[in-house]
Amino acid sequence: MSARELVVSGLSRRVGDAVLLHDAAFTVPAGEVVALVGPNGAGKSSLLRAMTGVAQDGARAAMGQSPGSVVLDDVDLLGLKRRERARRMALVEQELKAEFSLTVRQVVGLGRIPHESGWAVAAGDPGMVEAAMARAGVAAWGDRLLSSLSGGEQQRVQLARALAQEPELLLLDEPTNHLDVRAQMDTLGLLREVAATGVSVVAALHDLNLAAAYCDHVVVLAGGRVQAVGDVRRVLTAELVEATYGVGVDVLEHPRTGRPLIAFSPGAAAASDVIASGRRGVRPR
Ligand SMILES: Nc1ncnc2c1ncn2[C@@H]1O[C@H](COP(=O)(O)OP(=O)(O)OP(=O)(O)O)[C@@H](O)[C@H]1O
Repeated sequence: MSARELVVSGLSRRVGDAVLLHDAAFTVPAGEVVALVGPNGAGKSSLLRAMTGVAQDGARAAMGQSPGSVVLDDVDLLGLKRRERARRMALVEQELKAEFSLTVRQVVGLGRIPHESGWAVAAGDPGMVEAAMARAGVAAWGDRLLSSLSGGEQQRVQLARALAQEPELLLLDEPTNHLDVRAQMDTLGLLREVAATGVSVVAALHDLNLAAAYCDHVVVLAGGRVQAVGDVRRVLTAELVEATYGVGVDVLEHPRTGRPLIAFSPGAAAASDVIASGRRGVRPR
């Protein structure tokens, strides 16, 4: 039997004349944490949203377009009905929705909606909600309003909500951007634990060293196109980082883990130099 895979293909996103995502495709092992990296505006959020299928539902129907496919364990998740899809995948977005008047427990309870027969939020399985809060380290804040929490604390609540959803595919858009170093490591450690239970996790990350330390595979995006995919040890080279981000780096080997350690040097290869010399984009894998 072949190893489990997450196979993404044919994902595009267009707003008016602007093409935000060009026919994105990649294959990575299922059941691990995969880093999605790339500069600001590369299309990471667009790709994650396209993977949920939600953004395209209306447009696809109107234009008769294919939504692409996100195949996990031989099932195309984008081919499922919305509710079934919501049981199988969760997206933790950067921006919080209008949930500020809810308590933390209620917000986490929202994750159970796809599993409820009606809309009785969180009534169906309080044990699952409490377990998800404990796992994400937010149990002590259960009765507090979401609005009373700091940005980093709110981010952990969103993760708890996604865990309560019990997805097979967990997508996260910069889950560490408000977090201190310890909380970043806790979050990535938790994601690895979640992946170890068989869940496929794809997380957009800005911190390349965090990606290299916690993820085995990486998808590199630039200009709305997938530029490279593969093992972090093979893909995260100095050349790739330089070409993708326009900064000079040295990529060392971590003395304890053997993983890439990206060392930035102030003053090395400014982005304008790279653009001026025409070295945009990265070499294909
Ligand atoms: N509604 C929209 N209309 C036009 N352009 C958009 C729209 N939404 C996003 N874009 C553009 O699409 C590009 C990709 O945006 P996206 O948010 O996917 O990038 P990102 O890689 O997640 O960026 P960041 O790291 O800054 O969060 C950006 O240039 C952005 O300005």
